[in-house]
Amino acid sequence: MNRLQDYENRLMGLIPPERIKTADVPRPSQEIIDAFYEMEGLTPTISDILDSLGVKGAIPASSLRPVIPGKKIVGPAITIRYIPERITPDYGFANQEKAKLADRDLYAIGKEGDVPVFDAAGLKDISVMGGLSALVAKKWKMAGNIVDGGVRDIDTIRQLDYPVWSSGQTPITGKYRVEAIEINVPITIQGIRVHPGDLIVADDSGVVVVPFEKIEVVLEKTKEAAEKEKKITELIESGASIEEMKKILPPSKW
Ligand SMILES: O=C([O-])CC(=O)C(=O)O
Ligand SMILES: [Mg+2]
Repeated sequence: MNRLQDYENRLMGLIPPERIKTADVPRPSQEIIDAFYEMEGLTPTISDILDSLGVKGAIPASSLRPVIPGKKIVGPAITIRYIPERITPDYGFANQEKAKLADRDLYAIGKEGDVPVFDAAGLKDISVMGGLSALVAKKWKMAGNIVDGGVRDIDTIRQLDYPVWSSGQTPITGKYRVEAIEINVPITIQGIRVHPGDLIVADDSGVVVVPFEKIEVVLEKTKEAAEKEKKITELIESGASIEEMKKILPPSKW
């Protein structure tokens, strides 16, 4: 059910309301989110666990690069899908057409700690968000953005200290070049499927997408793996013998 009236005072009418599929996104508990945040080396460990569960969900940082290195985010996805505009930017500017970027309406239906995820049709040289967008996202307490597309105002995003991962950095606006077609529907980023409510974890190694129904099992396995990794690290640091290390090192590690 769509309960958009709850968000009326924040929606800017950037996208027709019927294209906002839902505002009711499933979300994991804060305890679960906090438990992930407490651990180190998150995306590599979760990537291994997704492999072991037969789930495709990892995207390397070489494809979705952090705008600010050293950031880590964990939170449920809210999604937006873009397609290319038919008109040319010249026509759009000359005729003062309505711009069809709808990032702020996506944040408007988000909750504190959500991760806005953008499917921009692989158009990495065209911006679907910039500094103003990051300012609004930060004000409304989004955790950070994942953009399979271009972003701009890189200096402002860094000054705001708002975490963003993207497939492109560009000065070229998406205004009159792309159109927001749907909000909170399943989308694709770098060939990986994302549903609203899936858990997004991102750090310097990349981005992982944990399907909503697998979040708890992935948390348990991530905790176990982190414990093992800690033991292995201690063993190596204490000068363990090759024989001892051979017993625990990968691929049998997990
Ligand atoms: O027009 C754009 O690409 C978006 C933009 O600059 C901003 O959000 O500040
Ligand atoms: Mg801007």
